[in-house]
Amino acid sequence: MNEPRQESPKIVVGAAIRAGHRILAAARAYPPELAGLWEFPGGKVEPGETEAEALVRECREELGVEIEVGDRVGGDLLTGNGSYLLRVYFADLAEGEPRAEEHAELRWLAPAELDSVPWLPGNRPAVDALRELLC
Ligand SMILES: Nc1nc2c([nH]c(=O)n2[C@H]2C[C@H](O)[C@@H](COP(=O)(O)OP(=O)(O)OP(=O)(O)O)O2)c(=O)[nH]1
Repeated sequence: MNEPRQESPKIVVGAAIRAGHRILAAARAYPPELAGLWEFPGGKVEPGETEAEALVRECREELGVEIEVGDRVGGDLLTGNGSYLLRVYFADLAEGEPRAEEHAELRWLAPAELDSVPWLPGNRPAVDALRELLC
């Protein structure tokens, strides 16, 4: 009898883009069950791509900017019912001003404002780690 195959979680990377003390947060526009919840710009790492390359590609596609990827923020986070392993990295803008090409809204949040938006549930520990690092 065949055992059901246990898929390992896909790696999703998120960019905590900083400008001074503020961090860029983005409201999802889709899918409907995630729309209106806030996240770090980013997405799934494609085969053959490093995590930094995926972040650069996603920020180009989603925000129209070039970034430089920095240090990790917090640890690995299982999210999406165990389907994804979220890894968040600091990033700095290298070129361009972020535009919401795929998101419903973008907002620069000061450390004291990090709780002012409803984050995707799996992002909570990353947001807490971010607050510690920024304060
Ligand atoms: N980008 C991003 N995704 C996140 C975060 N937190 C979190 O749980 N996720 C989840 C939401 C999605 O179910 C999953 C994949 O993210 P995504 O939909 O942005 O990935 P993608 O751009 O590669 O996807 P696609 O629509 O092109 O297929 O990761 C986060 O901070 N940023």
